[in-house]
Amino acid sequence: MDIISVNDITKTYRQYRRFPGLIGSVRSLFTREYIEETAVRNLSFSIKEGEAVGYLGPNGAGKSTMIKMMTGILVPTVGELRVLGSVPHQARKDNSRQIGVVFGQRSQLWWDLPVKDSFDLHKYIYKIPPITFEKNLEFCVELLAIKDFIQKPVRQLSLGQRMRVEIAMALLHEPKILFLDEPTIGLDVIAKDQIRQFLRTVNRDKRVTIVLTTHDMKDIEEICPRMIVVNKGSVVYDGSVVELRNRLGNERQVVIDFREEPGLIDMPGITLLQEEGLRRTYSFAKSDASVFDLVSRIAAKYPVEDASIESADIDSVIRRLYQQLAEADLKRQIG
Ligand SMILES: Nc1ncnc2c1ncn2[C@@H]1O[C@H](COP(=O)(O)OP(=O)(O)OP(=O)(O)O)[C@@H](O)[C@H]1O
Repeated sequence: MDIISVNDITKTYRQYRRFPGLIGSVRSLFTREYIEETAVRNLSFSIKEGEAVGYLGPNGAGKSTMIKMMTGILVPTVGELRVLGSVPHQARKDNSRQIGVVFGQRSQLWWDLPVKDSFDLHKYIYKIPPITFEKNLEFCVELLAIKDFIQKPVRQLSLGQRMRVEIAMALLHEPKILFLDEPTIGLDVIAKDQIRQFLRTVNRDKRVTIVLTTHDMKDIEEICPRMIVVNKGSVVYDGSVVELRNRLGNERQVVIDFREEPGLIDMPGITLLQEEGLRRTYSFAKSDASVFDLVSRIAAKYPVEDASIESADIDSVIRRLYQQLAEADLKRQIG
């Protein structure tokens, strides 16, 4: 069953045009000119109950705008959007009981209150039955290791601790869908891991549908079997990380340790990525040359000590996708 269905949605922001300078400010008051910006353009996709979907795209691609529409904060300009069978902005109150929202850059907690008081207020506002509340609280406190700071005021928490609390709070009322906008932004590796593991458990064991935006491909690899990539408000990829890697990841990296300084290596089809002492990392397209052929050609001409071959990591796959999109844009503008 589709729990979210987005059908040809467009969102245009309309702003007053501001003229520069002091005279411009006065002019802005009397001349009401609008500038329109389309953040989401004819977008369609659907998400089934129990899925975990990563929603990504370059800066300004319209991700936050889409999350805000799905959570009922913003109203689409055109198109049909349904979340749990209702139109989100019309059923905001009912929907809010069935969805959980975490914005990495904005807190939903009571800054001066101890964490536990924020949880209790949430219980009161959402009218969570005591047994449900206690059960969910125990689950989150245990798996997110919140116990040590549950009596501390929120403002004293580290970013990693605060994010764990934000996620716990978003789940206390047992939502069917959890929306997360950049949940791991600014966190260290351990905190990121903890959150990723927890979200995987919540999705797998509690069957909570997850939609998350991120710039960190590891989040996608570890939490979301499916990813939707948007660019300039439109879907440019919808599928699995594995499929995308197969589509774009025909690039390999070869790391070569030289016995002595090799100088400039002139070999068609390879690109120098990194230089670190006597170690060089090159990329090459798998289709252009066989790995062994390439390494043996280099070893025949240069003093090679050791060599290893790696698949392109998912970050470089995404970088290539974004590069292709930027190049296609440029061509469109020129043509
Ligand atoms: N309230 C607003 N008023 C006017 N324009 C806006 C508003 N919010 C967003 N935009 C514009 O809409 C476009 C999409 O913004 P949005 O924040 O949805 O992108 P994003 O994909 O979440 O970006 P990022 O990865 O940088 O967070 C941007 O060009 C942005 O400037």
